[in-house]
Amino acid sequence: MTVDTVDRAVTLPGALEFIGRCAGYACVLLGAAWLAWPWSLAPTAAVTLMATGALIWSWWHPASFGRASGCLRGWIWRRAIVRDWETVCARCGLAEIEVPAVRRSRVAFPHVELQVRPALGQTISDFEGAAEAVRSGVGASRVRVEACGTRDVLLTFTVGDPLRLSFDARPAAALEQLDAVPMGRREDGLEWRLAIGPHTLVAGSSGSGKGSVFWSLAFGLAPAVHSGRVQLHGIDLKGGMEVLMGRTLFTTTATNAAEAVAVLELLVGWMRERAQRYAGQVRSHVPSVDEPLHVVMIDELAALTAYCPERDLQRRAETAINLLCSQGRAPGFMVFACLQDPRKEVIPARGLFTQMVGLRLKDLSETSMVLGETAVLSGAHCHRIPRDMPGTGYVLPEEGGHPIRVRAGFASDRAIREVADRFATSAAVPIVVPDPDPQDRPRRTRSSEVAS
Ligand SMILES: Nc1ncnc2c1ncn2[C@@H]1O[C@H](COP(=O)(O)OP(=O)(O)OP(=O)(O)O)[C@@H](O)[C@H]1O
Repeated sequence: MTVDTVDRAVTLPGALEFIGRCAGYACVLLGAAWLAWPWSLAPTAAVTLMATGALIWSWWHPASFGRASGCLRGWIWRRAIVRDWETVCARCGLAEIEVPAVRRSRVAFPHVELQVRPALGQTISDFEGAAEAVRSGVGASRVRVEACGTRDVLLTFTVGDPLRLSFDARPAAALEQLDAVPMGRREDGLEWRLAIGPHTLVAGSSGSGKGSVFWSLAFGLAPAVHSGRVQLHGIDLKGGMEVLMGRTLFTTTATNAAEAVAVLELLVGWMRERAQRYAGQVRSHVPSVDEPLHVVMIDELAALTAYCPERDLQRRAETAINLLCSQGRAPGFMVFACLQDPRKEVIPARGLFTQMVGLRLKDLSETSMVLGETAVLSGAHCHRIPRDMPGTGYVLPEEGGHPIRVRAGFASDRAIREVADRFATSAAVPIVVPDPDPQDRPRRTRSSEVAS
């Protein structure tokens, strides 16, 4: 599904939205035609018509408008960068021998790529050293420096920011394939989709917008929850403030450590039972109403794995999470967890999470812990995400390549309640926490025993 369909799915009835978009296109085209024949009618009227069209278009369909206007903005940026290249090199210490020649330039908004040939005696390290000065000289928000072929250097400038404005999270239209779920937007204008299957860890400081990533996944899976192909299990040890807001989406919920362990151990039991049934019959699970995909959604994982005062519950929770993460994928069990502090002491099983989302993090070392050093060198700068852009982060594409900057939609309390009402699950299972086994209780010694 594309961004277009996500937008259409929720803002307005499809036909109305289509008419609005066509009106926008029509005004822009009419205005352009008008400008091309200025002798026939006043250019002012043409400009006004085009501006009106652009306004209508951006209002009714911001995603496609952003893509179209991005081409124009990228072209303007490329011209400016190439025009100022000599001056920037001279000021940033890259023109001491001679100005590195621009061999090729390309726009893939919001990126502008410059392939340059270093002067004799220059190396890629010179460009890496001057990168920050060149970035600010050009006016880009980020720059990535990498080798291109045997001699050239590729500079990728990020200009403008299509993720700057926040947008609302929306439930997906019915999902045919449950392999990836729409979560929000990518900076290249495409839809951000999270692969379903790999266990996912979302790391972000307090206030970085983990809640919006959490609910974007729940919204994305909501139609499949309603149809019974997916069952969500919500664990929220912050008193249930997040999960209980959308209670009816979840098959089970846990708001304290004992309930969390009960949910996790129940799931481990289901996972083992399913794996035994599949043994020798099925190698990979396909979600269906009879055999749903189970997604365990944990808000603040550290409350379970590091800050839980009851040691026994913490140990059991860790064991269950490790089992689900290491054996759950094939029989259809997925763990999705959010946490603030990504250190190994806090989350010993970090390596079992194979899909990472890095939101705003405290420093470079935290970013490296979450996404890896290579991703940091390729431009994943979670520690530089501004505070006023919650829900923004970096992900590594499954197919490999450079990290992608993404933003999840904002899920208001009202939207969560509406989605939970509309897509309620019919498979709710109450969680009963068993009383502690009497044999596990410390035994009181009878006075007669002492006497003997
Ligand atoms: N995608 C978004 N767009 C705009 N605002 C957002 C978005 N996501 C979150 N916010 C706002 O940012 C603030 C922090 O968000 P949120 O509570 O989700 O952060 P958090 O990472 O879960 O923090 P904590 O770990 O402290 O609970 C909230 O006020 C919320 O309204």
